[in-house]
Amino acid sequence: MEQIRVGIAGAGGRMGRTLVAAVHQAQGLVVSAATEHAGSGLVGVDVGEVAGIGPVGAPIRPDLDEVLADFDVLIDFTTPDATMHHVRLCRDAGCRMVVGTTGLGPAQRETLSEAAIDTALVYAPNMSVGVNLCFKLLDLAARVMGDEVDIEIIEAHHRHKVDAPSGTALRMGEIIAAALDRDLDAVAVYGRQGQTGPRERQTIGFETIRAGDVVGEHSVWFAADGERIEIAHKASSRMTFARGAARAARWIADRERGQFDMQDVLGLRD
Ligand SMILES: NC(=O)C1=CN([C@@H]2O[C@H](COP(=O)(O)OP(=O)(O)OC[C@H]3O[C@@H](n4cnc5c(N)ncnc54)[C@H](OP(=O)(O)O)[C@@H]3O)[C@@H](O)[C@H]2O)C=CC1
Ligand SMILES: O=C(O)C1=N[C@H](C(=O)O)C[C@H](O)C1
Repeated sequence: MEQIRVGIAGAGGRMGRTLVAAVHQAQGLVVSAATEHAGSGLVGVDVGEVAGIGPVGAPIRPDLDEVLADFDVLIDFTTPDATMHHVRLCRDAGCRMVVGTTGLGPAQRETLSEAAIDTALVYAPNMSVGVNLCFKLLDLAARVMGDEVDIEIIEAHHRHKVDAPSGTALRMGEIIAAALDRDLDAVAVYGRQGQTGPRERQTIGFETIRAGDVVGEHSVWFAADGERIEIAHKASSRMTFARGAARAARWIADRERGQFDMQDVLGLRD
């Protein structure tokens, strides 16, 4: 069987290094290209050395357009601006993508959707199997209990994380709001301070913690008088996200076009 060639954008980052190791370990995939931003001291260094797995024959390049012919699928966990640049290049070149970058605004999400007219991509704020199972459980819990409970989404991440709430927390909010036929923009409350008044039932609260080296934790409360359901997920290693991304790369490689997420990759779509 022919190997699927995978490019890693932002290969020197926390996720980038983990992705290189995960793709290297995955059957049927090979790390064939890697990028970092142009000013990075890692440009020119073999990406396998950067990831601590020994040389793999792919030096880190300063721009994706130099290596567009060297991969079949790009995995991109970088920044919103970098991802937009990569999406435009991959769309023009017909390369498949797996995008994990969070913090995208509405116009940037629209750019992703438009790229899917010409190429195939997976975009998901969380690639772990456990979180994607939690998404299904949240939909069920909201449908069964949603109108009789107060719903709060609490997330914790490491001190380096630059966007809040996390992409996962926002997706959780979207799933719950859709299940309850609520408009998330109208009902979301991001943190509380001062004279807030009593809680309104329809609101969906988001609480953010940034501290230390927490990999990623999400907990959703469905709180009634007399009982509370908590649906929680704790990631203790970035490898859980990276293995999911490698699985998505294998899944998307032979698709022509369209936007998908991990529910599609994992066969969880209704
Ligand atoms: N979907 C999921 O399952 C997950 C998503 N994420 C998301 O992934 C993203 C990255 O997270 P993390 O790895 O912790 O962040 P890091 O800051 O560690 O990594 C991002 C990397 O991208 C690099 N970069 C910036 N601009 C460019 C560019 N133009 N071309 C190539 N590389 C570039 C950065 O370089 P430099 O630092 O030198 O600027 C950095 O090395 C975040 O949005 C995070 O929320 C994280 C975990 C799981
Ligand atoms: O930045 C991170 O680290 C993570 N980001 C993702 C998010 O914003 O949801 C997923 C994961 O929790 C780790």
